[in-house]
Amino acid sequence: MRNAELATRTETIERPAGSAPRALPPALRASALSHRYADGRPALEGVSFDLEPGACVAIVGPNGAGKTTLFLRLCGVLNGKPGQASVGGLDPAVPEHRKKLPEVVGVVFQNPDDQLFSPTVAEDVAFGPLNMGHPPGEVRARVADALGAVGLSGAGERVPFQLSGGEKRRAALAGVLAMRPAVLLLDEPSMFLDPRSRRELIGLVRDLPGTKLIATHDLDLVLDTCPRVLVLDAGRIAADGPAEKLLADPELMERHGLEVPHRLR
Ligand SMILES: Nc1ncnc2c1ncn2[C@@H]1O[C@H](COP(=O)(O)OP(=O)(O)OP(=O)(O)O)[C@@H](O)[C@H]1O
Repeated sequence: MRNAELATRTETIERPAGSAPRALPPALRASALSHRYADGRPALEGVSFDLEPGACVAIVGPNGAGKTTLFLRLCGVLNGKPGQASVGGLDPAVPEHRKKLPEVVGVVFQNPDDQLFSPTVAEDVAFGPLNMGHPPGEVRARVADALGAVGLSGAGERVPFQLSGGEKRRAALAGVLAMRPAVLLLDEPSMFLDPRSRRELIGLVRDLPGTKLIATHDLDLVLDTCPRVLVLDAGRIAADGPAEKLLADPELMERHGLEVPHRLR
């Protein structure tokens, strides 16, 4: 990864000498986001939170809490009202903004089969940067960087659907990293990973610049990567605070179908 380039996307606002520091605008804002599916089922109910530029925040909760729905709203796949979102200064509900969103927000969904569709891994990873209009040399550099970052340097010529579950997840992540988005949304990034790959993922997430929102049931991953955690249950934010504090609260965990991780017991 070219960290310096990514970092510039979230850099601080320049201010005139002598003026007071200005608060940075959030990299991501959800304001009273609600969502109902066509069958009337409420999946999000008034979800509001801000992520500061560079923050790494986890979103945890039981199955069906609304984590994936939230991601789909934030990246503009699901449209609708009420509520508003802003990601890297773009509103996913506005068609012109939605077109630019893939350059700003990278989403790695739970199922990598939803994201891998090219004949080879390298072509798949190249798809985003090519679509962004980068010249071939830049695309090749980005593909090599992204495959290296996820530990798949030698797999560029492999056929994506022949990869193992864990390799597919890493290939899908590489495709997103190659676009060097300022905001990353990772849905269950450690699912299917063996212990070594999981440790490598933790290192990668820690090293990645930009703003990260990670939906996961892996509370140890949260402790290793995210200082702040949002607890989502039945489409509502039930708690928002320091991971070490919230995940150590047995009543809170029990109430939302979670368990205090062993290392906090
Ligand atoms: N396409 C859909 N149509 C109708 N209801 C849906 C649809 N997708 C999700 N839901 C419902 O919306 C609610 C939130 O689902 P969502 O997938 O966002 O939860 P989640 O927190 O990601 O769950 P998990 O941890 O199991 O992946 C659930 O009740 C789910 O059944």
